[in-house]
Amino acid sequence: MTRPTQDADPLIAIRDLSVSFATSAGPAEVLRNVTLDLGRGRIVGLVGESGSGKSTLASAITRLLPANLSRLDGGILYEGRDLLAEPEAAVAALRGSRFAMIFQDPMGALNPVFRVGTQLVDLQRAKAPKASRRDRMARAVAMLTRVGIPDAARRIRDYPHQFSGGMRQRIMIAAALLCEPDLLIADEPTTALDPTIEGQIVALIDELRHGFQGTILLISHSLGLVSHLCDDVAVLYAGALVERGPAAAVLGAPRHPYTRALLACEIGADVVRRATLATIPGDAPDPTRLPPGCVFAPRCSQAIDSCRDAVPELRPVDGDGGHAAACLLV
Ligand SMILES: Nc1ncnc2c1ncn2[C@@H]1O[C@H](COP(=O)(O)OP(=O)(O)OP(=O)(O)O)[C@@H](O)[C@H]1O
Repeated sequence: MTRPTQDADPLIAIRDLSVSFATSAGPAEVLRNVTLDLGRGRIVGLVGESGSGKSTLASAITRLLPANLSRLDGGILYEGRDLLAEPEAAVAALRGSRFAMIFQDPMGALNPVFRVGTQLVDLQRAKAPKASRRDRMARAVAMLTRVGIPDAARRIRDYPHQFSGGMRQRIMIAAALLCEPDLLIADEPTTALDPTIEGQIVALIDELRHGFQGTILLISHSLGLVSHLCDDVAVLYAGALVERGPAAAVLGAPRHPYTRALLACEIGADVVRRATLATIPGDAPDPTRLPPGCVFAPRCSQAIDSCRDAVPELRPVDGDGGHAAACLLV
């Protein structure tokens, strides 16, 4: 049985979400029965290996799913509405006003042919339809200054390609904050940056979170980043949520063998400075041919026969603290 909501009134309540895509090898089951709350004002880290379904979860919330979608079941509740049942135009309106996104590659999100200022002025239309262009420009300059763009009043007239990768990511963060969104989705926001710049962007997100009222969904490979920034953590493995709860509990006392293995990789990587990156033996399953029972069982050193019989449900592991794991052995 799935735990009741962690927060009595979460901003977003994902319920039993399943997503499949049509492929030449048959349906790829990319998310299966995912139930997760994104609490108001919280930073929720979504972690898991490449291909575990993190970006697909973000795309389902914003309904930006690819054309070969073949199954979309469950619900994503936001302010009493099920986003999966809303007309496309209604969700598109939310994307422009209530939900904002920051991606790994900011160049992909900024339009190369318009000056940064023009783009930052335009995107405020939904939030401040009556504000003058001059006022919107002033807000944009103030926000660029806040995210650390030097000489913002002048640089706002530049085009995106005139900024470095780190500066472009700062511009994307400014763009997102100008919308004052309820939900900010940051999908691997620092992955494309070199380590020094990455550190600066992490410090910036850390600093800005205090003035930001909304919820942040932070998608990342890096458990270090997630433990530094997040209040809650959700761990995905091959499309299934295997563990979730407060970051301190999930990362401090992980209960699922997969979360433990992920943490061991990260600690190993730190210790040897990535010279010999620790890995989890075996590969994640092909989403068109998922194993029966627990999807992690084929790679789990602790698996017993019954792990292969039925899919384990997320069960509370700490009473009412919100920490839950999907493992028969817990
Ligand atoms: N349009 C699609 N058609 C078929 N399979 C897809 C499609 N989009 C994604 N997938 C598959 O779905 C799975 C989940 O992909 P997704 O991008 O959500 O994972 P991810 O955890 O975000 O990975 P990464 O960290 O590499 O970005 C992968 O196996 C991927 O190959």
